Amino acid sequence: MTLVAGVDSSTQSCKVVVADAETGAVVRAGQAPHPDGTEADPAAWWDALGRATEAAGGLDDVAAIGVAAQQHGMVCRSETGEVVRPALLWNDTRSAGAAGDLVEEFGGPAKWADAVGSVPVASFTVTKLRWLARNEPEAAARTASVCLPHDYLTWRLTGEFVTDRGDASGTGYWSPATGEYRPDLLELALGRVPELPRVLGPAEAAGRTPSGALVSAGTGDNMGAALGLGLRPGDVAVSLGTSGTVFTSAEQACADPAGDVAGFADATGRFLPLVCTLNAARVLDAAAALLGADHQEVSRLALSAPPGADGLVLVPYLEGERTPNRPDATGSVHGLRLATSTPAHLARAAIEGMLCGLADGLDALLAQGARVDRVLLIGGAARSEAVRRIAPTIFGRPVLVPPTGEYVAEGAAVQAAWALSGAAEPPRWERAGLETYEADAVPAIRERYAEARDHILSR
Ligand SMILES: Nc1ncnc2c1ncn2[C@@H]1O[C@H](COP(=O)(O)OP(=O)(O)O)[C@@H](O)[C@H]1O
Ligand SMILES: O=C(CO)[C@@H](O)[C@H](O)COP(=O)(O)O
Repeated sequence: MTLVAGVDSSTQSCKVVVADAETGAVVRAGQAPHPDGTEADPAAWWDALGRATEAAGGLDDVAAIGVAAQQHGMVCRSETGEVVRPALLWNDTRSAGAAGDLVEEFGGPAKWADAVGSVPVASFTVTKLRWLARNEPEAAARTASVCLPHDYLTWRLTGEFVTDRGDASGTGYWSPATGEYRPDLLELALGRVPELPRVLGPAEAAGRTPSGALVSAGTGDNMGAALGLGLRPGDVAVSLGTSGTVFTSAEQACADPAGDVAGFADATGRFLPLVCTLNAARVLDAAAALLGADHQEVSRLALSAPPGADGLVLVPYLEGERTPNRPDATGSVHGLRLATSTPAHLARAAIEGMLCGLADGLDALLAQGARVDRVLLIGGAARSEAVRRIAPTIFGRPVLVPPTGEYVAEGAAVQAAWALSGAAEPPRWERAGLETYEADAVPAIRERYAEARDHILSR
């Protein structure tokens, strides 16, 4: 049996799966936590990869490896390859002001969407580089090259400085439509153009590990999930990890001047229009902490309250928000009455609030012309029975839940198998066991959420 490995170096942890290259059956898996916070020493990702690999029984018998990782993180390296400062992550909002400045200086949101498929907000690497230039000029001056989290890990594995279309499309200085870097935008942000990783084709290999395993191009974690799910046009994935994301596969590049939809590239040579929120699974972690309960109990409580939680609304901007672009927002609870001051109402409102943010995202995708035949729910919080059962009431359509699995890491393994095979398209591993959750839509929940959404206090 030929084995391939896939890595998901996401915000909260690193996961490794080892799979049969022929069938995709996962034969071993391991994981290790990442440190908390919105900046991170890239060496911590490398350490976690080592520990997750060990937990997965090692990679000595693996023919190829692919690395998918959290998007956008700014990894700055010096002339000698040392990391200049901890990486600013996708959920670090300190560059929100820089984002606003860059949008204005380049001529407005529509010009950005036209140039790079997205209107940069604080998550995008280009805004982090502007923040660095303005706030840490010494670190900026020492920055000889810039790359992303998956590029860093691929470089540690192979010694090659490369990236892929999917992850490059989250920088804000690479165009999915033309497939080229925009050095002018880098210059605008940083004042000069540092070395950038070479952008590999979807099935191209980055290189080999010292022990000889092939390493594929790697990609961003959402692009990895799309590969892992075998996402097709008409499929919309809703991922409930640290971030909430809603995305679909597209044949044409997308450019939303309103900035709600990011016009990313995917890992197959196509495109991945995507909406991202800063607040997903951790909203339920916070609800659990508030209620002194575990996730199972939060789920049980939520299902014991009525749809709409009798008017209790939780606006989940606990980390600020990216879509809508409100980096300084805080979360809020509306509609508290004696009757709604119960753990069950709060648990339900937390789940409904998190899902309403993503339903707004789905609307934004539809407004960009996306087709929705199926909604697939994945990510850590999709393990919650209450989330699965409440989702159709909010999205107004059935929700399909694939068997619990690590779709990002499995997508990275698909990419590894693809690079190994040299085939024209990635392998399609059969996935049995999709569960369908159906419920009547309850439009009043989204209507009340929309009323509450704009009443927020800033930090
Ligand atoms: N049963 C569950 N119900 C709700 N949330 C859960 C459950 N199991 C895990 N989570 C949450 O999912 C998150 C991890 O999801 P994951 O998709 O791995 O995130 P990431 O890829 O961003 O690191 C954690 O915040 C964790 O607490
Ligand atoms: O910024 C985005 C997408 O644009 C996030 O989706 C990150 O890629 C982090 O992903 P998770 O750790 O939540 O999977």
